[in-house]
Amino acid sequence: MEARELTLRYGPKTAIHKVSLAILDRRVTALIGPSGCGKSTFLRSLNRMNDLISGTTHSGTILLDGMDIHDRGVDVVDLRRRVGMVFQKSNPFPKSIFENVAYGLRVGGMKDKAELATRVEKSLRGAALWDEVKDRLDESALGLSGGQQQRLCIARAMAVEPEVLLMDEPASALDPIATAKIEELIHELKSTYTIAIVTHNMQQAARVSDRTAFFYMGELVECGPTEQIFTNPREKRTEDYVTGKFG
Ligand SMILES: Nc1ncnc2c1ncn2[C@@H]1O[C@H](COP(=O)(O)OP(=O)(O)OP(=O)(O)O)[C@@H](O)[C@H]1O
Repeated sequence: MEARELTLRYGPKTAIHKVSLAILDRRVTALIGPSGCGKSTFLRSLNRMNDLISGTTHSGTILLDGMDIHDRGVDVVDLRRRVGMVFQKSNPFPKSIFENVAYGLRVGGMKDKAELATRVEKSLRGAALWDEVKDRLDESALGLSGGQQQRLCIARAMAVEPEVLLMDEPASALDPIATAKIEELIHELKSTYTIAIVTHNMQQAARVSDRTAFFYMGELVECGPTEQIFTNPREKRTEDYVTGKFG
């Protein structure tokens, strides 16, 4: 995916300004920067979640496999299937574990029970949750721990086989053990998916990502290989941020 000169406004307020950033295929790109700098806005633009907020306008282009995602012919439901999202707070549906993962498949028209079961198992395995839930698939998802619920949401996002996964601070509400599991999972998922992750936690960005993009006051200051951004950034503002001089 690639954003070119993307500007997004909420009413009169510019949240991001002329951001050009490529989210490379089968890599993890971390979006970092102080609160309010536009990380989530940028992330949500990639599958047009900002369309749901009234008064939002944009200029610039976002390409997915060369297609402009704002083209008239683009079906937003299909776009969101191709570009899935996991939020900060896990948001399982008040349904069984199985039905949470099967949901998108059913909406997409899949009816065959065996096929559904296979895809649910594959997604739960992919999200490193299968062993913990395989004997309780019919129980409510709301009975899972916070970390399990977040992995369930990742399984639900994966079930429809997206190409890109957007994660908005997916571990910020979790304890260190559950966070480590999510980070391990991200590491495994990147062989199959293109991932963009917003995180406030710089150690986490350094651990999980291949590339890091530093945002500041709505602008992309710089983006590069994670190691370079953390050890040898080009811009003074990046250095000040990653060394903790401001937050
Ligand atoms: N729905 C909205 N309506 C109006 N302004 C908004 C809305 N969402 C975000 N903003 C504003 O846009 C700017 C960018 O916000 P955004 O949430 O993208 O930043 P962020 O870097 O993700 O922040 P945080 O790290 O605190 O989540 C901020 O000034 C914010 O107040």
